[in-house]
Amino acid sequence: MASVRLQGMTKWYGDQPVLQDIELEIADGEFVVLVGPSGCGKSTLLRILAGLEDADAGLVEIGGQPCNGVEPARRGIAMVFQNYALYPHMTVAGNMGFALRLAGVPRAEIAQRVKRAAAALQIGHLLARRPAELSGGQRQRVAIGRAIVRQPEVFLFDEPLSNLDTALRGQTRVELARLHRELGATMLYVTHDQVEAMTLGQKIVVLNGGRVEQAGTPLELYERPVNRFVAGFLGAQRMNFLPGMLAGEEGATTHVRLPGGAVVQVAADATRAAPGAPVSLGIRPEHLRLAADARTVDGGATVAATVSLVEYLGEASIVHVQVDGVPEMLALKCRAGAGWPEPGARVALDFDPAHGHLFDAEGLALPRVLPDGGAGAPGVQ
Ligand SMILES: Nc1ncnc2c1ncn2[C@@H]1O[C@H](COP(=O)(O)OP(=O)(O)OP(=O)(O)O)[C@@H](O)[C@H]1O
Repeated sequence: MASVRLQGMTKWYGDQPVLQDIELEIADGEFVVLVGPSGCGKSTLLRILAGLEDADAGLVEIGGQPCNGVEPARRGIAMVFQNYALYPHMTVAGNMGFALRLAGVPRAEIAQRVKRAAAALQIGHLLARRPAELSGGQRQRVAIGRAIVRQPEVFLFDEPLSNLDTALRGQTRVELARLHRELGATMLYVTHDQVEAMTLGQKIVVLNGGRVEQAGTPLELYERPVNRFVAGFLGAQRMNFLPGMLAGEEGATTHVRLPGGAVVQVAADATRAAPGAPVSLGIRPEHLRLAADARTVDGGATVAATVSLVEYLGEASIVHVQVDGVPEMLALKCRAGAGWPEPGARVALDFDPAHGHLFDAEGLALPRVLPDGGAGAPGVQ
């Protein structure tokens, strides 16, 4: 297996910059997930690594060797796409071994490699079938098997599970994680699925407009997003943002005045911002609570809101509320059994100061002050 390094990688389509000065290091055997909004350049990055496109500037290294200009077949890379085109007239074994046959690998070795990959993917009993006789999930595993038998240095996955239904997706995701452990392979994986990103990635890279916004472990990105974009992008439910104004400090706690006049406390270090400066307060739906004492709603120091909509999800409900003086709706997640209010009800909102995120007017995060250092780092961010 091999490490991957991109240095200053830049790509233009006509006069449109698609990737700008990308710096990325993937360690040997690491599983890196690439996320970002549609059109931010994820597939282009994979295609450049695979040698299907050329970068306009920058260095691409695989296994410590520069590979700009090296043809795709000589890069030791296998790519698995969302639309896995299997040859319909060939069996599963034929499909999996096809590239090896073309490369002149002896028959006995092909059979052995196909058998081993099929066992790892639990499709050993399907080797004699044709693609039309397989389910979508099985076909996708054949496509992954076709990549495995080539024994690549690096696997590139471009939304490989997005055509599968939820159950199959979950199952195949678990299999991919297991496969990664077994093969110890270097993997770069593009997805739009938050659960895949958080569970598969040892490192997540967030791309936006062709630039890397942040790269780090799932926990680092969740606990310490460097800016509003990353904070709002990652997480099963989008982070809520409330406009506010810095209203003083007390030790490691910053006071923020919200529209409607309520002052809330956030465990953040706002020393680099001036008092009175505009900020946005970010709170994830899973950290926003209905205050226990709803009697203080009007006239109290709590954040008053009106319930607009309740979405029942089974194990929890998402309650959408409108905070007085804030046009955007906020979402909060209520566990089943906790009880949730009806649309139209007046409620008070509450959150633990340690779960608040503050962003300055430019959208940059103010350092969080977490008692245990959060994300494994001591003290302030
Ligand atoms: N061959 C091409 N010629 C011109 N522009 C292109 C070409 N391929 C991609 N683009 C543009 O480059 C940008 C990045 O595309 P890319 O496919 O890498 O995005 P992506 O992040 O993978 O998007 P998605 O999540 O929708 O798959 C887009 O604006 C796209 O329109």
